[in-house]
Order: sequence, then C-alpha cells, then structure tokens
Amino acid sequence: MAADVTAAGGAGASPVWLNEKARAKVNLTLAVLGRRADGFHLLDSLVAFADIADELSLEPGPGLSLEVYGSRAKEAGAVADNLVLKAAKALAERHDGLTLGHFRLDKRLPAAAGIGGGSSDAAAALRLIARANELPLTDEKVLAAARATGSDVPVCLQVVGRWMRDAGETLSAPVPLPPLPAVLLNPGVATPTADVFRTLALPAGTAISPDLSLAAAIEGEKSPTALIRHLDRGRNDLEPAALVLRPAIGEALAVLRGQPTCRLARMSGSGATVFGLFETAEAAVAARQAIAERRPGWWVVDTVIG
Ligand SMILES: C[C@](O)(CO)[C@H](O)COP(=O)(O)OP(=O)(O)OC[C@H]1O[C@@H](n2ccc(N)nc2=O)[C@H](O)[C@@H]1O
Ligand SMILES: Nc1ncnc2c1ncn2[C@@H]1O[C@H](COP(=O)(O)OP(=O)(O)OP(=O)(O)O)[C@@H](O)[C@H]1O
Repeated sequence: MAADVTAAGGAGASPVWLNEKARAKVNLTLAVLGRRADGFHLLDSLVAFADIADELSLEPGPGLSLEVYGSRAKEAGAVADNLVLKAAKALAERHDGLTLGHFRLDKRLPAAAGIGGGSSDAAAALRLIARANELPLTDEKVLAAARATGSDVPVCLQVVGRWMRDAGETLSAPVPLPPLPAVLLNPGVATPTADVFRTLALPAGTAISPDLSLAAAIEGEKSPTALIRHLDRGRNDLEPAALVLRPAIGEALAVLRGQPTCRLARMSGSGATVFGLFETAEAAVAARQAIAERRPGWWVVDTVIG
C-alpha cells in the first residue's frame, strides 16, 4: 500500500498533505450464496487489488471539504454525494473531536464499473483520517464507518487479498497471492450494482454453503499458473445478470478470450469491467496493445493483480 506525506514549500507553516492510493478492487471469483431478509445478497468472493489507482490526499484541518479532478471526475457524480465525504462523515459521527480537513481526489478509475473505485476512495479516506488522528485501522469505529459507507468498503480498508463473505462485512485473514499479470477492460457502459443484483431475482431467505475447497486450494499457492488454474474452477455469479443488462460485457469477454495468451477472462464485481489473466507481464502488455487497437473507444489497461 502506498502511503506518504508531502510538504508544499519550505519549513514551518507549509501545509502537510497525507497521500493514499485507492487501488482498483478485482473480484477474482464471486459466488452468490443467497439473499438475506433485508434484501442484501450473501457472497463468497476472493478480492484482490490491481496496481492502478485513484489518488487521494488530505490536508488535515478544521471542517470537511473535497475537490475532485482528473480524467474521470465527471463520472463520480456530485461532489456532495461522493463516497469520500460519506465515509468521513460516517467516522466523524462515531468519533467525537476528530480532525478531518480538505481532501483532493484525482479520479482516474471508471465509476460504476465493478472495480470498486468509489469504495476504494472511501476506504482511502478512512485510512487518511485514521493516520491524521493516530487511530489504528482495526479501531471498531473505523470498521463500523467502513460498513456504513458501502459493502465493498471494509475489504478495501487494508489493501490485501481476502475472502469477502456475507454482504461484505465478514473478511478472512489476508490471502497472500502471487502477482498476476492482467488486462482490465471496460466497454464504457456504466452498470449500477443494485440493478445487477435485482436482475438475479433471487428470493429473500435463501442460502447455500460456500465451496471451501476452492479457498483451501488457493491458500499458499505461489505459482501464478497454478493459481489461474484454481481460479478457473470459480465463477462470477453476477455475470449472467450483468450480460442481460449490458450485452457489451459479453463482447468484452469475447475480445479477451480471443487473445491467445489469455488464460482466464471473467467479470469483476457487478461489471462492466472484465479482467483477463496472463502468465507473463509481456503477454498482458501485448494483449492490451492489440485490444486498444481493435477497440479504441474502450478503457483498457495492463496491470498486476495481487
Ligand atoms: C458486487 C460487489 O462489488 C462485490 O465486491 C459488492 O458486493 C457491491 O458493493 P458496493 O458497490 O459497495 O455496493 P453497495 O453500495 O453496498 O450496494 C449497492 C446495492 O447493491 C445491492 N447489494 C449490494 C451488496 C450485496 N451483498 N447485496 C446486494 O443486494 C443492494 O441493492 C444495494 O443497495
Ligand atoms: N469517489 C467516487 N468514485 C466513483 N463513484 C463514486 C464516488 N463517490 C460516489 N460515487 C457514485 O457511486 C457510484 C458507484 O461507483 P463505484 O465506482 O464505486 O462503483 P463500482 O465500481 O460498480 O463499485 P463496486 O465494484 O463496489 O460495485 C457511481 O456511479 C457514482 O455516482
């Protein structure tokens, strides 16, 4: 996790900014195991992080404010509704006398894209406030603020691979993963998470058991090739519903699967971003170049997931 401090100008009264990367979350597998009476779905998902990120900075001080800039700023919607502010308020209302301050968000990741951009920004905001106030990330109020902000925020709080269970509030111990060369591809269709879950049309009060053998096989796996083979046994149960809503996701999967070196292609979260896994970084770079040429309007990056 990158975290640093920058001082603008000379010594003394110059403002001190705390900086955090808000990395893209990737659901390497995502099983939907049921639906609770409150409507939320029970999940069993292996979450990892790609090395592409939004950048969030905080100048600790009085009040709370946010400015959003960068290539994807518009997609993140109204500043007042930004998940950075929602997370900061959720923590402030649980903790008296917290120092907040002025946030600056460089928005680079596509929004409503299944890679948790907003959730990762919110988690980065909580990390920054925790640092400014010398709170540990394991503080129960920090965790409660994360849960209150969104289902994906708790898993984004500490940037390590984990199994995310229930509706996101239950997290496994860290699952160390070997670095996986990857391509992320988004066909440019925003996909609201609630719409995808609704399309599943799962009745409330249903629940099936997780496949714990997959978690056991992945535990301690150090070889990317073997890990990809294990992941191939998994799935994303939201993929069929998302494909109904956004057929372009099917095209994106087909484009990835058409790359001869792509070993696995799957949707992340509720889409529309899909990821392809490769055995080498060179193969991922070459695939990204080939796809960018074929689909100049799509968002495509090569990265490493781990
Ligand atoms: C699909 C995932 O991205 C997988 O990591 C997450 O579960 C979704 O996380 P998120 O974007 O933070 O979602 P939230 O903002 O908490 O929920 C948006 C909406 O999705 C639906 N939702 C979300 C999570 C969940 N386990 N069951 C649901 O049914 C609910 O209608 C909810 O109102
Ligand atoms: N900082 C933010 N970045 C992106 N979107 C934000 C942010 N704050 C609020 N939003 C709103 O949240 C919505 C969902 O954004 P987000 O990028 O988190 O979705 P997602 O990638 O589908 O998330 P997930 O994978 O958690 O389902 C956006 O459409 C936008 O209106």
